Amino acid sequence: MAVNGSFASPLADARMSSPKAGVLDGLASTALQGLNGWSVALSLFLLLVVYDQWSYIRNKGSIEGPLFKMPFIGPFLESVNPEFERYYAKWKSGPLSCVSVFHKFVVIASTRDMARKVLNSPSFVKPCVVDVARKLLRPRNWVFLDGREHVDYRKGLNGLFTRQALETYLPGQQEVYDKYFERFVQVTEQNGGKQIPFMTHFRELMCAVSLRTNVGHYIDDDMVKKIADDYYHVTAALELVNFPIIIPFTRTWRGKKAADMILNEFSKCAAKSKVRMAAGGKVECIMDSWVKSMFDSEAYRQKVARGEDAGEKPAMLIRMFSDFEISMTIFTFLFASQDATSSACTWLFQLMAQNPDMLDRVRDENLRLRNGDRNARFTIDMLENMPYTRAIVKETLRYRPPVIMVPYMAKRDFPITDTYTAPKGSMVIPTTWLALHDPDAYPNPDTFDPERWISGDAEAQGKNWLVFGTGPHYCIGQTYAVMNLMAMIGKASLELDWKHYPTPRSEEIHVFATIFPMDHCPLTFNKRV
Ligand code: HEM
Repeated sequence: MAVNGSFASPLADARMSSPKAGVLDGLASTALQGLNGWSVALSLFLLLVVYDQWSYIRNKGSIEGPLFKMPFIGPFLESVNPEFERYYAKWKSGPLSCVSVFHKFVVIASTRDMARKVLNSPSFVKPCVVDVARKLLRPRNWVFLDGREHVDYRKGLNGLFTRQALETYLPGQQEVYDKYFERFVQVTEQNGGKQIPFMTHFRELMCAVSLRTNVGHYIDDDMVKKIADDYYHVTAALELVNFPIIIPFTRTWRGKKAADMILNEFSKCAAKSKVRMAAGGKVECIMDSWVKSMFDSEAYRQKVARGEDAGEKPAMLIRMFSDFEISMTIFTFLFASQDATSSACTWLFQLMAQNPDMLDRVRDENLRLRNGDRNARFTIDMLENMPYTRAIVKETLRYRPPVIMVPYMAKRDFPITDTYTAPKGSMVIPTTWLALHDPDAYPNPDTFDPERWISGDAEAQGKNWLVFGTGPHYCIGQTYAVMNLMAMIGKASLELDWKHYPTPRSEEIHVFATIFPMDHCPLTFNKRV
């Protein structure tokens, strides 16, 4: 046997070598004897667990939430595969409730009034999207600006969503719908006339429409397809709570790679748009519209500087932005719209297939506005005069709101109620579902009833209409989003027949950044004759 074959510590050896040691010495050495590396680590760990629980309970205060949290990670594993029912149970548990995941304390504001309070308190909170979004969109992106800076930047973008601007984007959108509607029919044919889940096809369609609207023809169809495919990784990276660092080959890593690729492409588009707009080209997309107003502003400024008659002052004087700045901002439009519009599009097709009488009314309205010519192109006038199609879109957005949570961050201690203050640094998440399913505002809220927007008083329930948020960060693309969905479903009603194949999971909700039918919407499409 080896001489030093025991695990006795040097301290133990010391005690044995000192038989005359006193009682105190004995006690001290017994205590010290336990102080090997493992026990120090264990004690530290226990201290941290206690601290973690203590700080959770202190932050939780009087609001709803589990009494104890799973040490450190909290319900992280649940948030990897979020279930709608769990979220719903949380919202129903109280107007304010909480969880703590890793280092993040999260306050959930569920009711209409709590959600509105958060969204309308810019001096206490700012949007934080989700943690990883900052890495994907880049920390210097305008959506992370706060206060005056945010207001000023946003003013410069408002011109991109006026009636006049939206009109210039319509031809590009028609072109995309023409192509994809044909493709939907082909997909069904290639599948032997059998149904397949269409959610991913709708996501691609919405991405293609977004890209055409945002960057026109500066990217070709192959790149549209590549971005639509890769964008999936961006969405997948957007879980509510992520691991704090980006680890290679994880979802967040793939999302970041996809985001970098898209930002790079959009920078190239910005350079092309500058060349085309400088040469007096026609505005065809959001990027052109913005670049043109940069040039108009610059021309005005130079004339004023030279003392010349500068003519009419542009509605908004903006500075020149670099290609990458333009790219970052355009990426926010794609980012903000892609998941939300894909969700709305999927539910819209499903709901219309389930309600053929409603679809007939959409078709009649659209045909009438086209004077009976179903191939007539949609125009802005038409889209402004479709009360029934509008009601269908608004009811879809109410019944299945794409954005169910809007994460904000407390910039300082935020007294949400008289009895509860969300601590500085916590995530504060207003939710939209309960406001949009409030039976006082929308009787029989779980029934899809577009009529409430025509003969009912749904339109008067502005306080509950949180589909696009409220306050200084309300959705800048909301008019465009509603109009685009109306244009899509109106055109589809005239050119396509589609059938839904319900499954037991068709009405269940799959949370994937936004919400989708759990079975991803099995459909077949045929050309309408
Ligand atoms: C059905 C489709 C859409 C839904 C449901 C939706 C919903 C929302 C919501 C809930 C917010 C947060 C508002 C808040 O914090 O109060 C938001 C913000 C935003 N949305 Fe949308 N959105 C949609 C489509 C779009 C589209 C098509 C665009 C772009 C063209 C867009 C651009 C934005 C931007 C840039 C913001 C951030 C605004 C800011 O921070 O000032 N959204 N949207």
